Amino acid sequence: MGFLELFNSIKETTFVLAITAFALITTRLALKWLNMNFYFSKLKIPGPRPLPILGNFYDVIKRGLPYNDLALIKKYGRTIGYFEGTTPVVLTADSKFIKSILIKDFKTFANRKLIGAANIAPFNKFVSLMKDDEWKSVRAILSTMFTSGKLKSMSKLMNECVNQTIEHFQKIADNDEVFDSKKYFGGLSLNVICSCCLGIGVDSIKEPDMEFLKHIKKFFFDEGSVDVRLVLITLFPKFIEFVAKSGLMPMDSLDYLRNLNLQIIERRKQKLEHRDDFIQIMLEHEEQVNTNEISANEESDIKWNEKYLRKALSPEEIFSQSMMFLLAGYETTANTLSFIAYNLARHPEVQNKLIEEVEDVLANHNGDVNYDSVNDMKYMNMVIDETLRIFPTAVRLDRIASENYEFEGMKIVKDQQIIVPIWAIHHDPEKIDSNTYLPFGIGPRNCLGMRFALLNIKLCIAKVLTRFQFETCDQTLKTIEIDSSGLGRSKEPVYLKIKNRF
Ligand code: HEM
Repeated sequence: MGFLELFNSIKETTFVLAITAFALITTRLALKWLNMNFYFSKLKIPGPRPLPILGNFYDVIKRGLPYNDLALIKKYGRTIGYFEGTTPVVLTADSKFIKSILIKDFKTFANRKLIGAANIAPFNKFVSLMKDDEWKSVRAILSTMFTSGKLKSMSKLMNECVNQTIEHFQKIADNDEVFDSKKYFGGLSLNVICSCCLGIGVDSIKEPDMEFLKHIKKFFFDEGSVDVRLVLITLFPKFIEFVAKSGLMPMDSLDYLRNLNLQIIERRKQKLEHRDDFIQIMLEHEEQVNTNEISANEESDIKWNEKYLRKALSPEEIFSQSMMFLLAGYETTANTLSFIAYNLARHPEVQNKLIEEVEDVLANHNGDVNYDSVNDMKYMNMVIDETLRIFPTAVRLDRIASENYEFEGMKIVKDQQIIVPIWAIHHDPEKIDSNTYLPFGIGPRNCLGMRFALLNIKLCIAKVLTRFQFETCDQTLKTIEIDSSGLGRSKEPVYLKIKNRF
């Protein structure tokens, strides 16, 4: 065979192979799409028709995540089946169904979607990603950090951070400047978590170039918000190993933070330093385990505490939880504070009423803004609750069904992911009730840091209002649009003014 004939024959074979591969892939995609079209109708769950490959993802891109959730509920009813790519997802805003998933039939819905997929430290030991018995044990141990006594001790560390923020606000007020609220409340949120959960006092606004902060920002935050790579890992957990090994994640920063954390733990173990923070509480817990002095935490909603408390966290596990607190607590708290300030600036009558309450309550507490005084502020609770209704900083929560399940004729298959669209439910005012007001979730797997976050928020707002008031300015947004990150954050910066009250 001559060279030309050989070349032509190879060309023909390649062409035939390409056509066959194309036909096979197209047939597979067509079959998959056909299945997707009938998938939810067979399970008696209503929902929109999916597109091939994209599923119903195009609508999320077009409308934005929270707005699409609301549109789905309005069009198809309280429980909907739809596709994220080719993955079937059930979304429910039904109060009764939500109560069953999060509380009544918790045993079937104890875990979240990402579980087991993240194999790399420190993600593999995050309590938020753990499953079943391992989760129960770590959750029980961690909940010892959030009792009234421990929070009271930690409130002193929080107040130190609030005082730093007050100093920054003083300069802004004296110079009559406009400020980016996320920057300053983000700074406070970061300082509080570093101080209370990582054992290091910092002022991230005053000293942004501190080495420790540089590593935190390099690994976790992208221009003041949680890094998009971390969101990708959360959305596509199977990529985590690839992302880590490809150099896309600055693992040197993670190593720096780990070494620092392990050194702090070691120094504490040797009693060279003491702080009323998370690390100290975990080490005290270890001592109690060793001396067999464990007792159930009466304030916890988890009934199995005593049995699961009979273990101590290893230094590596303590480090994992510190990192997770940073991820779970930084953005949520920063955005909530920023939205409270925005709401107060836009509603001066509410701000005045809150200032009145702060002054009245503090008059009975020797002027001290502390754990006890802020807990006496009832109107403060209402302001926070309403802000978290309008701007829930976790847009959705999710669970996985560990077995087949039925709800009012709808069939939920084993391993099905169920999403509760918090933002959408909160913006459907007729339907909101105690099972559907969910800024922190409900049931045994609700937000572990809720009491910590609320204390931090109250201490900050109360102290700020003793000296200043928030005001709008020309750059203040008339309405806030939420982005699609799932972190409930504003698409645009929230600019405000802060004025001296006296
Ligand atoms: C305003 C601030 C915050 C909001 C709105 C918020 C909201 C939430 C929500 C909605 C969940 C999911 C609950 C569920 O699935 O039922 C959650 C989980 C969680 N949050 Fe928060 N959070 C906040 C602050 C914090 C802080 C400061 C920390 C830590 C110090 C924290 C730690 C956690 C953890 C560990 C989980 C997972 C719990 C588990 O799986 O057992 N959160 N949070």
